[in-house]
Amino acid sequence: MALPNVNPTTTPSWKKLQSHFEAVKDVHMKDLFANDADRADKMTIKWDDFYVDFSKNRITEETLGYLLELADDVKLKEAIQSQFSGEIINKTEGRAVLHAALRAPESATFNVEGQNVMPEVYKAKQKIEGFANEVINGERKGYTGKVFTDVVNIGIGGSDLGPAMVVDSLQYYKNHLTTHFVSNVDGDHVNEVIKKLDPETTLFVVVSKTFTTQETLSNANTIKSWFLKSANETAIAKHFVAVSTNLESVKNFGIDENNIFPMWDWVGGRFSLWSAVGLTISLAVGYNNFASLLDGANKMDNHFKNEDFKNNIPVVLALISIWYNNFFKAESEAVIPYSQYLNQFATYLQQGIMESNGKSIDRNGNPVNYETGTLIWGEPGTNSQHAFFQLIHQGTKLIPADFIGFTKSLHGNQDHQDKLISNFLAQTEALLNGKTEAEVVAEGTKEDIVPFKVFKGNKPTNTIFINKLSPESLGKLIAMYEHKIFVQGIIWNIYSYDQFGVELGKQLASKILQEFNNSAVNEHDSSTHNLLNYYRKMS
Ligand SMILES: O=P(O)(O)OC[C@H]1O[C@H](O)[C@H](O)[C@@H](O)[C@@H]1O
Repeated sequence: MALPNVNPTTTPSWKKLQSHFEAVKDVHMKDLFANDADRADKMTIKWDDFYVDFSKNRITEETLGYLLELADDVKLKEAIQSQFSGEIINKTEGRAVLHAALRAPESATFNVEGQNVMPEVYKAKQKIEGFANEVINGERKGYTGKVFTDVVNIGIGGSDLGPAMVVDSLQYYKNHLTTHFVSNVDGDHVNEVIKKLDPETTLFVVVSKTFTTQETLSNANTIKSWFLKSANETAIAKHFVAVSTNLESVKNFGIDENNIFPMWDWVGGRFSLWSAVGLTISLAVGYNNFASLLDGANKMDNHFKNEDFKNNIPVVLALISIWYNNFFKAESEAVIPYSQYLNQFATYLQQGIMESNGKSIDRNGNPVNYETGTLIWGEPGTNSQHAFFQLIHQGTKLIPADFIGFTKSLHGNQDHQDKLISNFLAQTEALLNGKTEAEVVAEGTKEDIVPFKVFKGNKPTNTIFINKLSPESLGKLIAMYEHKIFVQGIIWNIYSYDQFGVELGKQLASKILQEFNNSAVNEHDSSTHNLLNYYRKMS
């Protein structure tokens, strides 16, 4: 069974949403709150340690009703079923999409082309666990018999962003190993990292699903050459491991067969941190914490799969986002975590969201005639309040925002935590209510300054309040966004699991690279031609 194939704009619910939008587009949320004392209660989902309040949105119960109808009209339920049952829903690449299998219990069954993948998944997990334990407890040593002190993850895109974000987010749970991430082909990146390393005590994890990625192979080769200045070839087996689906190329690179951790083509790169791509996570925080991260994601998977859509966190968040994207024509969404630990969270989500749903061809192969894919951006509060919040509050653009906060702080400094959370709550309140002209005048503001101090408010936010940042709650949070991506891709009738858009630039870069060393320059537009020659002259 293929994914359902419905142009959302042709559905009855879309038409209802369109006329409903005309009726409610100028309604102020302040009035919605004033007219319904139970609004916040009605528009909050409490699930496990998550408290998700979506009442500060420009929606009514009627809006939600139509959005839920839309989910039915595009056959979301069937689509979820197709995904979890291992169907080839990534049709353009001919693959199943089963990152959920990576965090399911061993007793679960996930079939890919009739074969249950769980035995392989658990075999890989055992290998990760054994290896991580040995490195952490010092049983596994470097070529001069010293224990490992540093781990370098060499990868890019999905082979970097997930592990990097999780390791940074869970630094409270970290052990003695120092972790580094090398991703950019910019040689200054790898050299700045190398500068800090001792080859005798450093473990290198080369992560590349395809093992063809230019950046990763260049960085891995540079590191290998640097390493071989101090060690001989046989030492490579002790210091280099790889995570990949491409066993041949890994072996050709010189990595010992026993040091290869598997990956599968039914796991997309940007959804792969749950696999051996998360090896660096296991090394940094220990396997048990990695397993808790996976458990959290599995709980969210079950919530997503089983909960009624109206109480289903990823579904509701996805529908609200569609409402802004397709009816209000909001172009972007902000994700503002009130936790410094989640510093890299928005950057991580950018790949997941924009690489998945940045598509303009529908599942029939035709151009879409509606907006898809949201731009995603954000930084932790409170820092961002002192940076870009001005535009969210008083600019001309509508920017729906997710506010993510934790009721407990990890280090337990209540004074800081209270200040942090007072800002977390105050911002969504300010964005909702704004400040009227009368209020500004009543503050004694000089008449000619009054207009500048008025806030229209009516700026939408979701508040995602979680008890505590733990491996498990982080797993739930990441999986929540993964499912939101899926739901939106289904509604937009696009394929969310390919990424052909990144190919063209790669191809042209390899062509240009050859021209740097070659006197014959191919035909280019005049701008590219001039720039290329300028570089050849100046470099
Ligand atoms: O893991 P790799 O095969 O090295 O791929 C790394 C990354 O590069 C590609 O260009 C894709 O756009 C990403 O989705 C992928 O995560």
